Amino acid sequence: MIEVKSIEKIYSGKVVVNIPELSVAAGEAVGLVGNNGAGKTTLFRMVLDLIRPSKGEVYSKGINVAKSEEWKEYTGSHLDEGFLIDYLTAEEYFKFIGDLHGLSDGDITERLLPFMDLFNEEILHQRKYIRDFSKGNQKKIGIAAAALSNPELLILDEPFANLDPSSQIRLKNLLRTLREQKRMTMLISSHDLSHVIEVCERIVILEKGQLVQDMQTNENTLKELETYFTV
Ligand SMILES: Nc1ncnc2c1ncn2[C@@H]1O[C@H](COP(=O)(O)OP(=O)(O)OP(=O)(O)O)[C@@H](O)[C@H]1O
Repeated sequence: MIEVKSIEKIYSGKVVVNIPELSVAAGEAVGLVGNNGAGKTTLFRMVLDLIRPSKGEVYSKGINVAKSEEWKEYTGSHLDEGFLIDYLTAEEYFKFIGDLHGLSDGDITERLLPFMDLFNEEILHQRKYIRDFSKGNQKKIGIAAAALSNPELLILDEPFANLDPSSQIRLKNLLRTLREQKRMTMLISSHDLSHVIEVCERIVILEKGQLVQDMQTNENTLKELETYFTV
């Protein structure tokens, strides 16, 4: 589904991402972990063609994302609140995203149903603009909008950040369901090691822009990651 080939991103002469090769198969859920500044967001931005690599390419279903629009049809993403439109209500934003994908109002309502627990009656029918929601609730709106089109590929940057504990658990279960029922391919970065290993079958560790470990999750993964990150 995704192939990263010899990519490098350089800012002010400093290499912030340098990944010779990374492949993500269709249906695979990959968690990206790494300390602050490791390059996770920069990698996602290159996968989504929001920034161009200094060197190398990213391919989605075999097509260079920088040279095609096709991947936008089957890719949903939420990296940060910059993806939202502040002067819309949550309903208006879902309609805006739904229209892009040719969804009817009925489709949108139906596809938001699995999010109702996560929304906790604080998102819909609030008569307020996205800019006036809390950071956590803005994140919930962004994640739901990213998943609205039932994308084949879902890319989320730190989806658990800013969420309260109940919401984190609800989101974790929701992502697992999306993965299992829709066979969504997922790329998820997170500082929450326990949640990310419960959602993802594979964990990639980035350190100073380099891919230093690539492992399948099993019952020992949390311990291994905690040991890795204990300095
Ligand atoms: N636009 C930019 N200009 C200059 N340097 C940048 C820019 N964007 C990112 N960087 C640098 O690239 C490096 C990787 O940043 P990035 O945000 O990708 O890391 P991250 O792993 O997502 O970190 P965090 O966990 O803190 O969100 C950092 O050193 C950062 O300062």
